[in-house]
Amino acid sequence: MIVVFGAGAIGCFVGGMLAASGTPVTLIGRAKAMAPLEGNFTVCALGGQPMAVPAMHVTRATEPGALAQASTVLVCVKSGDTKDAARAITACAPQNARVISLQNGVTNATTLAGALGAERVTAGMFGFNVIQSPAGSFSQVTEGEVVLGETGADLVKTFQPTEIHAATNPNIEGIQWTKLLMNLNNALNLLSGIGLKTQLQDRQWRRVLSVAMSEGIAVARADGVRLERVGKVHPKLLPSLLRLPDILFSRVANAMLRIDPAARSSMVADYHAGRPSEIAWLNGFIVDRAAEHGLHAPVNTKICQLVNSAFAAEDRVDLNLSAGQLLQ
Ligand SMILES: NC(=O)C1=CN([C@@H]2O[C@H](COP(=O)(O)OP(=O)(O)OC[C@H]3O[C@@H](n4cnc5c(N)ncnc54)[C@H](OP(=O)(O)O)[C@@H]3O)[C@@H](O)[C@H]2O)C=CC1
Ligand SMILES: CC(C)(CO)C(=O)C(=O)O
Repeated sequence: MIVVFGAGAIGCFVGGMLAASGTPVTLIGRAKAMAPLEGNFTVCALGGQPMAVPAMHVTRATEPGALAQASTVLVCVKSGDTKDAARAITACAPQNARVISLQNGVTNATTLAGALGAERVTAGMFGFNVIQSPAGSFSQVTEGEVVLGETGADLVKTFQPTEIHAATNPNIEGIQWTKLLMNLNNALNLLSGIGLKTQLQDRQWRRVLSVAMSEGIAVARADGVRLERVGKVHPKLLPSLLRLPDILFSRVANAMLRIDPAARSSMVADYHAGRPSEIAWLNGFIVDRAAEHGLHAPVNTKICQLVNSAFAAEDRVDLNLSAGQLLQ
């Protein structure tokens, strides 16, 4: 049995896609997350039609005890909840259950491995944005695939009948770091207050992202990470690509701009749902690693300050910063 730990945007999309293709899944989540899943919830691939998820293939649970039936656990909680997930898996899952992290950031699989044993844990990269409607529909709104470390080959096979394109890569560390570079934009998307597509079409916002990514690439180099391509462009070329004038960018990067206008980063969803942010695992991670290497990461530092004060404010009102404020 595949058990999804964390029935949120990613967990329900992945679990729903598997169930829609006939693979039974258990979704473990908070009681409030279960209500929209009570009837037939739907999943929808990019540009596709919504598919109803057959109730007979989905077991819903709010207690970690449901991990007892797991042969594979897909960890789909935010980074701040990874240690709790590891404790629940240790307490409730069979010792031979395999554990796959589909989370952003580059440290979650290591945290899980520290608690559960490296041989049980596979690192993964979930490459596209999913938005969740209050009524229980989970839609893919950007392009991308799922990439797993080599020990995830069985799960790749399980994904084959679904609309999720999945593959393994021996350099999963390099893949996760490249995704981390892309996720430096999660905060910028929140600060801009605009959609991901509009933001990527704006050269000023791309300039900020370009600088944030260059700081991240310097850290990756200092950490000895071999960055791996995710999508069409090698990560080392991304900062220059992002700085291109709008017309050139829209021609060269048209695949990157295949984005539903509704797409917003997961940090935007966290902000509006009153959840904590993952900033410490994204831009904050780059700032910390840069300091350890004696490097500077001023743009990521500023992004962290702005995001932390936004999340600390009593009212989570729409933010509407200009890109210029970030580059001052
Ligand atoms: N959303 C997206 O488009 C993408 C997200 N990602 C990454 O995937 C990961 C998951 O993101 P996402 O799906 O957006 O997150 P969500 O916040 O939508 O879902 C996580 C769910 O897990 C629940 N949860 C946390 N701890 C427990 C627990 N101990 N028991 C039961 N339920 C628990 C949370 O509840 P509560 O909030 O109440 O704690 C929440 O409902 C993150 O690392 C994210 O960065 C990667 C690519 C795209
Ligand atoms: C938007 C996307 C797919 C890439 O930055 C993402 O990972 C997120 O929303 O967390």
